Amino acid sequence: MALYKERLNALVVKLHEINVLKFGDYKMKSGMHSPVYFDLRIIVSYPKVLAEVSNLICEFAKNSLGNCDHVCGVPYAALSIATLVAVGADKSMLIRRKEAKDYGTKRMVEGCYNPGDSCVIVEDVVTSGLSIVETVGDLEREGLKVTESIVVVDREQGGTERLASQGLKMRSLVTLTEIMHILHEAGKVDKATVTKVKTYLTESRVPIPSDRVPGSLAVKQTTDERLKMTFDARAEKSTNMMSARLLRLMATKRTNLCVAGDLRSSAAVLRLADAVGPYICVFKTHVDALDDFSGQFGPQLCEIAKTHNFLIMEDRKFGDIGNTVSLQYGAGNFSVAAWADLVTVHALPGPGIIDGLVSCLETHRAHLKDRACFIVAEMSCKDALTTASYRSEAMKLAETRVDFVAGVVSQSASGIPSPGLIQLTPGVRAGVNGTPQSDSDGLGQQYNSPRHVVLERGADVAVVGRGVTEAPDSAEAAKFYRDLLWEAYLERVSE
Ligand SMILES: O=C(O)c1cc(=O)[nH]c(=O)n1[C@@H]1O[C@H](COP(=O)(O)O)[C@@H](O)[C@H]1O
Repeated sequence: MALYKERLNALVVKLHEINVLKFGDYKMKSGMHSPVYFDLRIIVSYPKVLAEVSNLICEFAKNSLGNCDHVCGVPYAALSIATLVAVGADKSMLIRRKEAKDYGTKRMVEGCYNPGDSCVIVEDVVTSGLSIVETVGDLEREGLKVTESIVVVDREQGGTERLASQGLKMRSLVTLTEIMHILHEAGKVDKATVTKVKTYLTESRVPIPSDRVPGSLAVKQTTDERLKMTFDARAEKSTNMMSARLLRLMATKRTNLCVAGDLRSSAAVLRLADAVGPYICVFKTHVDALDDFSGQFGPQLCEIAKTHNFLIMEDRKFGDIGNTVSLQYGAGNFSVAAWADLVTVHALPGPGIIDGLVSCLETHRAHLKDRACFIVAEMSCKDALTTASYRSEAMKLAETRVDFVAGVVSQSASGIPSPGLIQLTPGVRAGVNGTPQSDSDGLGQQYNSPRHVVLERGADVAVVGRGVTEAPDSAEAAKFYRDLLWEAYLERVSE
């Protein structure tokens, strides 16, 4: 049998011959023009070529494929390749849908799998890396761990750097530069074409924001470092005063539990806060869900918070332009800025939303150093639109606005840029033995166990709502969750 390298060279020549690989003037998905284009969709019409691409992937990625549970293909071009790779490697296959179905299961990932299973992604061509980032996001939301992405062609236009910057491993069978070299050696393209492609590559590199380069190692190290550090040590590294205060409070009070007091009456919420107070670091409210909110609510909750030493988070999820959120935060019936230590904020409007909140606080000078927000980077509910790329932009916003951002609401650990930022993870519920009682609530919420969110998903603070509010004894339930979560945290930092 010919050597791998010879087979790869022959394959590249064949791909050129059957017009998978074309030279000319092509408009790309990004709108940019390119002198070279790959159309791997047509290889389904060439069974021998399809088989050879898949065989070479199986050989090239033998170890990763051998050690994973599933191979995931992405529509359309890579599906046929991934199918043969899965068969060749004797692994089960998953398909990441392009869009969720609006009927039936509504799943983004088709196939049989269990949370925690590992998976190798197979793609045809990588340009900016965004499609792979999104695929990883969808797989991770299903609880799958992506160990590596294998692509046929790397166009060398920033994909490797983008993926590396998010701690994702990617390897390609062949790069565009190698392809040009092979084709030139085989007398299939002239020097002028090689030069044209080379110039194009130099000029068209998809820019990666400077904060993400050199990439993976920086981010991965931050993640690993954060997960291994104690809350006390992280408080020292924190440049946000409220994040430092919360981290110290957690360390002193020995709790990483936040209870969500999602009830309809003010008296019930206040009673709950008083009952769970000894076991929590944060009490979270949705005051716009109260039937009887009055100006007394904030000061009364603050008194209880002082007695039991916890912080108050109003989960308002601000999401408008700076001027509007500035009004919503400081004024109106709720006057949130007057009593809530922390608020949640969507990243969608960009930095203007933080400016709006800060400008509101500047008119309440006394509160400025005692207030902060958590940016909602990723949501717990099924089919949430917080894709991996949205999440990474939200992280960037968090990192650049540590003046007012104490943490992020996120379902996973990767890419949180600094150990000072606190990861708040909702969607936590446990049965009597600590494993999830049910993995959903029928309205899209997705639940994980306390241990899982701390040890596998990187939660610093875990949010439990109905797990406590629907328990016969809320204080007992809070103690139960506090113990499980704190134990998992101790295990995490001692590993
Ligand atoms: O920002 C949040 O707290 C939040 C974000 C998210 O992605 N998912 C999520 O469930 N939440 C909140 O966390 C709480 C979860 O409540 P339970 O599902 O009853 O535990 C609710 O108050 C939600 O509003």
